Amino acid sequence: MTTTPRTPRTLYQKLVDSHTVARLDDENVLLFCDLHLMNEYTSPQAFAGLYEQGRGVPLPGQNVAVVSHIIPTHPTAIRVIADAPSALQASNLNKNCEHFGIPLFDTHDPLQGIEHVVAPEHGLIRPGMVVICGDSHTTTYGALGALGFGIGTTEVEHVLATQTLAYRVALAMHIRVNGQLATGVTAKDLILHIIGRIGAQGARGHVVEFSGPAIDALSIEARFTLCNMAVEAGARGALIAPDAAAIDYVMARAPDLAAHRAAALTAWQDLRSDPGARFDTEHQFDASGLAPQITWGTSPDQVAPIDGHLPLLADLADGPERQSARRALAYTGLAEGAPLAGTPIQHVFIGSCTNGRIEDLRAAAALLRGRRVAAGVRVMVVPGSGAVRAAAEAEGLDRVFLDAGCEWRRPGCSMCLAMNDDVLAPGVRCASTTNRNFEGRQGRGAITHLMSPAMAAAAAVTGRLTDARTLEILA
Ligand SMILES: CC(C)[C@H](C(=O)O)[C@@H](O)C(=O)O
Ligand code: SF4
Repeated sequence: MTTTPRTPRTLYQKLVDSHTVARLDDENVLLFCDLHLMNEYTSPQAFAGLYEQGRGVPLPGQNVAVVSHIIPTHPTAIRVIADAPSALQASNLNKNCEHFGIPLFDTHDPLQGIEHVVAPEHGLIRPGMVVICGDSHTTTYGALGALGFGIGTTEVEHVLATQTLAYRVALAMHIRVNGQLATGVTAKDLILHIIGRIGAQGARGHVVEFSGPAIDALSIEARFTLCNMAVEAGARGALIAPDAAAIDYVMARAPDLAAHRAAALTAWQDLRSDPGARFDTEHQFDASGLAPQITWGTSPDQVAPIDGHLPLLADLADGPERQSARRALAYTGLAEGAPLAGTPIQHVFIGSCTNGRIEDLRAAAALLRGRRVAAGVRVMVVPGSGAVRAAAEAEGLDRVFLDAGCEWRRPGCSMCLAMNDDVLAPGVRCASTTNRNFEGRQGRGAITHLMSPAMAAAAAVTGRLTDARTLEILA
């Protein structure tokens, strides 16, 4: 008997195929969603739609909600949401989840945090899943070989009612990263560099698969950082084929899988692009020699190495690129051609779904241990979740931060987008481990420089943008 060889498929194609309930037309499929995550911010209208039409939620256990964005992060144990509209959003989420039987990490839950930090740490994200959420950073889950992406509010309603989504299939991009990152250079630096090179729209319309020796060497938490920020290059998803490290990460957090270990391992083995699979777009990068990266402008692709300079306007293509650089320089108050290192900062924010995990806090603490925050600088450390906060305290990292003069706060999105009361004043310059440096994102008129946790900690102790590799780790 002869069998016809199958056309080689990308990992992305396999994930789409295995979740396609029906083909709608040439470009769109009806996609089954294994897990739908929700927050207080993008779910209210969707629930309102369900009530209006008298619809139910058929698979409530395949939905999970987390209060993420509006929650205060004051160090006090009792978390009262003073802002009335925000308090209403949180209480509505509670009511809606109770009504439809959807599990919720509520305001007072010790495990509450940022949705993208909470979901994987409880084993909810597994290789081969489709995970969606009314939030753009859902691309994070590609780190475990799950297809994650953000959806709009009307789609949230559709998913609640049917656990499916009308989905336009994306193009496939392959980004191979050769070489190895040097000591002190992280996944954050790599993804900032990639975004700087391909542009904030460089992966538009594509789901990106990362591979290569530099990717294989990344920890799972570093892979979360990488996939999380792929959306800042416009990607509709990011994927890394799950390896032994990814499988160990999931197995350690999903005790229910132990009984199905053999079956899971067999199924997950196929979660890789077949040899010869065709990608629509290919890029190659070399990780060796990369320096820590910092953004200088108001878009994540306006980035330079810490030992580099801001661009000269005359060197940029005449047109939108030069115009947006000119506007960014006016907003950030920096001069074209100036060195990045040495720029004074007044605030440091360590947290977010990009860099608010335990490894991030360890990296920041390593530099802050035995040092003091520079005079006049305010440093907020906001763990990504209650579990991260507890783990950090168990290791004594809270003492390191407090002894250095940082604030050790409760979990939430916080100053990543300043939707709670963690807001910067106009003109304040912030070294931030977050993912978006848009105008006004951390407060009207405030200036954001994106960087890794180690780089943010170095800025905290020197009061300036500083190459973290020049500071010794004190015992
Ligand atoms: C509030 C939410 C819709 C938004 C997102 O989709 O990303 C937020 O999380 C952000 O990071 O800007
Ligand atoms: S931490 Fe920032 S990027 Fe992540 S979900 Fe919250 S606001 Fe969005």
